[in-house]
Amino acid sequence: MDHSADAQRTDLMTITRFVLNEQSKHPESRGDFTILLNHIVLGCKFVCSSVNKAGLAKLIGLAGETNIQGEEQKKLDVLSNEVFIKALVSSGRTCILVSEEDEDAIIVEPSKRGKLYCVVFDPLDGSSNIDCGVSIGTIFGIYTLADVHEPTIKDVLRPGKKMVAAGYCMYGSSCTLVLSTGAGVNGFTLDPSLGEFILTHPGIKIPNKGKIYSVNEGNAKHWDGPTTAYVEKCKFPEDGSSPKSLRYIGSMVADVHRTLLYGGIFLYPGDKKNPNGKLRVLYEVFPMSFLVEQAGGQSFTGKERALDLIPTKLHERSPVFLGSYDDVEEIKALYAAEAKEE
Ligand SMILES: O=P(O)(O)OC[C@H]1O[C@](O)(COP(=O)(O)O)[C@@H](O)[C@@H]1O
Ligand SMILES: [Mg+2]
Ligand SMILES: [Mg+2]
Repeated sequence: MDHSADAQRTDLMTITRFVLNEQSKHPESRGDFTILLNHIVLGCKFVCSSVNKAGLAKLIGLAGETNIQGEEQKKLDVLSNEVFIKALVSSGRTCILVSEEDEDAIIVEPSKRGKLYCVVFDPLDGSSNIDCGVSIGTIFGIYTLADVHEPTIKDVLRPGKKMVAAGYCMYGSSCTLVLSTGAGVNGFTLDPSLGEFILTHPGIKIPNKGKIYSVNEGNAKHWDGPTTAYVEKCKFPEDGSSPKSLRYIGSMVADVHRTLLYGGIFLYPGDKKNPNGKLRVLYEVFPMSFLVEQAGGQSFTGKERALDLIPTKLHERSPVFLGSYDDVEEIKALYAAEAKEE
């Protein structure tokens, strides 16, 4: 075992230490981003603790249930939204927030002048899975406020490639926070007894090709030609390779987490009923595409690189195909061939 000082520093590292190390690479930094991230981490710990107790809701009066005193409790997604808004506002470093749960953007009165950030987030992703205890999560993306001006929604209607950081926290068999500040992807697991996120997945790299495809096949009847052809190839490959396995949880956070670690492809295509698919550009497609690209994979909308898309409204949706580089390359070729025929 390597006991050098460097190895020891990376052997056991909290997320706070990790972010401070990143900060020290930017001598001009005054710590505003570090403070913001600490508050996001706080929000994740808070939601994690509520999610862990969700199954006991009826007994002890938690989110989404009427407790034994007959009092209505807030639903977990509403509670998570409130927790994140409070955590982000009290960081003093945010100027505009966009949440899946709020129709309008929240303009925040900053507590100080200085570097401010715009945060887009899905406070609880995969909420249909809450009641059966399946993995759910929080997704976030961060833009800097371009220059000193009063923030407007134009500050968040920017392509995903302009984000400075993105991440998600998965509330699963363990609580895992995956983060990219634009220099690779790192994963941290919460030790609940310590209350600390510890670096457990340094430098996540997505395999170039995977053995899994992940899609809601119940929508197959409405799919377009390229998606249908691609999924057919996954099941009946013509090049002699083994068919891919299908895994679909129905929580984007969990499906993308598995795709990042094991490789393969996650698809939420547009179809005849919903031409733009289901997933929201700002706080689902962009952060996940940012992470996948930072891990060496690709993300595609059926027309273009997902991070190039310029959203025109806050809750816009887009089809998305993301994951291992070579797997996404295949579906890109099918869409390119279709575009040529038209
Ligand atoms: O049930 P479907 O149509 O397969 O959709 C699953 C997708 O919907 C979502 O649950 C949407 O997220 P929310 O729970 O935040 O609305 C994604 O997490 C998931 O990928
Ligand atoms: Mg969601
Ligand atoms: Mg949600």
